[in-house]
Amino acid sequence: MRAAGGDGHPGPVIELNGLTKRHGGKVAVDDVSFTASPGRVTGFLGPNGAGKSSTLRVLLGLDVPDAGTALVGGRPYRKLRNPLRTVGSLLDGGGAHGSRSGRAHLTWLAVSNGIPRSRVEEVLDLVGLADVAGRRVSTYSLGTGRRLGLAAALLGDPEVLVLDEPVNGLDPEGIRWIRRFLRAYAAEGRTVLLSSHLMGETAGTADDLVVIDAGRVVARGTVPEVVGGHASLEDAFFALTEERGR
Ligand SMILES: Nc1ncnc2c1ncn2[C@@H]1O[C@H](COP(=O)(O)OP(=O)(O)OP(=O)(O)O)[C@@H](O)[C@H]1O
Repeated sequence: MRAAGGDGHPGPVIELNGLTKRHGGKVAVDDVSFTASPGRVTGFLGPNGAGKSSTLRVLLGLDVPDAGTALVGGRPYRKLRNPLRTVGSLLDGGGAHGSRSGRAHLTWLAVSNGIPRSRVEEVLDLVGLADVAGRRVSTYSLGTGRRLGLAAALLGDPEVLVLDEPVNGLDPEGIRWIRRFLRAYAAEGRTVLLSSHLMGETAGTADDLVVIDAGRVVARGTVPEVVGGHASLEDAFFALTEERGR
């Protein structure tokens, strides 16, 4: 893979400032601010219903915020000149049609987004799917399907990856593979933001953490900073949420 930006410059920063999102009358995301930096894996951590997906959907231009901004390299997603070449994303596991082969799915995505077909074989190699790319997606295991989703996110050779719960449900080998992949991606100077409710897994993958609970950021910093004096990230998380009176 080439260095981010193609010229050795670091990839774009993700910057959220005062982001608020309501669903009906309920505040799902409450004044959330954080940055995710190039060359680092940032874990966006919190329990089910904490507001992670709602935040990422606004970041990816799928929802409109009620207040605040979510920028990639200084622009909202919808104003990016070349969104797929800037930000690759994986939400809800991928979403390929089961009767198609993995290769056909990626080819359709590439062609409909003006990406050369030759890139399909490159991303299949990157995620280790070349051998099964001719099989129907309906025959794929969860881990293989997740790799296909990641391959789709990589089609535009993006400088930023945003992944919602990428390791959820995977076996230890699948988790290890994704972890290594994301670490290598960030090591090239790219920006990786992944959400998870799995504290141990995220502590082992991320450089930086943003911990969210009930829509609000309760901690931010490097993994050691957030863990602080606690025995584990899990202990730190429960101490943080109890401090807030839960
Ligand atoms: N489209 C929607 N309409 C109404 N409420 C919603 C909608 N999407 C999310 N919510 C609510 O907003 C809150 C935050 O949900 P969100 O999915 O963002 O959290 P999450 O941290 O991603 O959790 P999970 O991992 O369970 O999806 C929850 O109370 C959820 O029920």
